[in-house]
Amino acid sequence: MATVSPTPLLKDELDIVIPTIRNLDFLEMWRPFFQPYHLIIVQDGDPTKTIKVPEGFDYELYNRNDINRILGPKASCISFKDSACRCFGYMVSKKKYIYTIDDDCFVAKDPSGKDINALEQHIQNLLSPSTPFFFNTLYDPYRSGADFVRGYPFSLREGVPTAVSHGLWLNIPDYDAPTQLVKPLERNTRYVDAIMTIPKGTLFPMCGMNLAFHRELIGPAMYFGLMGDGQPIGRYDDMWAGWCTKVICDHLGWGVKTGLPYIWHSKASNPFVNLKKEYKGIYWQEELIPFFQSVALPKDCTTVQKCYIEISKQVKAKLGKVDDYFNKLADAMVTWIEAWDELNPSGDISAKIPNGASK
Ligand SMILES: O=c1ccn([C@@H]2O[C@H](COP(=O)(O)OP(=O)(O)O[C@H]3O[C@@H](CO)[C@H](O)[C@H]3O)[C@@H](O)[C@H]2O)c(=O)[nH]1
Ligand SMILES: [Mn+2]
Repeated sequence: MATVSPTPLLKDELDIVIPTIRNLDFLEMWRPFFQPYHLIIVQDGDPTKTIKVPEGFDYELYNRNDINRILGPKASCISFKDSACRCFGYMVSKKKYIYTIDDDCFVAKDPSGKDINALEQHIQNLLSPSTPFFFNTLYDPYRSGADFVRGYPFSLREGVPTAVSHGLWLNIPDYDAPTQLVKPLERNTRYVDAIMTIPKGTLFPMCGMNLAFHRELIGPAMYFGLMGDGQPIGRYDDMWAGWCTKVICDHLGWGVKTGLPYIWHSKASNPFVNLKKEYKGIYWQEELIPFFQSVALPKDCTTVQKCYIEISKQVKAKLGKVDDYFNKLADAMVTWIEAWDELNPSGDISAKIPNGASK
């Protein structure tokens, strides 16, 4: 009897978004895991350059000319010459879930030496509930071989919908430029076999290198900001999206998980170039974090779009005085939502999905 390989989980409900300025040979290593899925490739930089995609992958590719053609003047909210451009892929996707990965991230091995199917683990993370209201000390209670520990309230054991699955990296860790400069040889060799829900009320530094999310739930919040060409800051694209996303997930009662799966991050970007991109962010974030910690979303913000527009208003009111950049960013946040709604007229799905029971 021929064994039929099981249909890959969410095969027709998930897009893989890859921002790139390089060729995509890295896909060869991911072929066993990625081939059944549709890829959305966002080609950054020179649109006249041809990006080679290995044979056998089902993909759509967008360069800057395509972004300008599709969005018209609203293309101004999509960064150029920065990996932040990847959020255009989230917007044009029609799928329920997104996985985004950098083109210098490869398949890692677990301690037993087995190749890690990062996509499959992210899908499991997204399809199982989160526990943001009470911390389970044995980590993810929904994994086989684990459960809620004694003292965990039974009224909270149903958990809430998971909006984000944040994966980690072996080899080159996602350090900021100052840390990269003082520890150029540091490599992450520590495989921690854990998945945790980030507690409600706690922000975290979201890295876009190995990230999956429930697009129909939280997609409109995954705007990667104004970075790169013509902007005073870079490498805070995913951070901005993560802070907005976490505040909105906390408000709507959804969960954010971090931990497994690991990928193998192969290329350390230049710390001196990174320092030039990051330095304003390094001191601005000392004001940004208290801002996000203080964001209060009104009860009538019942959809992600409404939450996001409210945050953009507070960005303009409270961060505009930090630097005029935040006035522009606040406007770009509104443009992003307008563009999102234009390309996704089915309205805000999140309004139809029950919010988690926030205690
Ligand atoms: O101008 C650019 C530069 C790069 N890309 C593509 O984006 C990813 C990441 O590029 P790279 O691996 O060179 O940079 P990292 O420093 O490792 O990136 C991580 O740091 C953050 C940057 O904001 C982010 O969390 C990670 O991406 C690759 O796929 C490049 O091809 C680009 O599109 N445009
Ligand atoms: Mn990289």
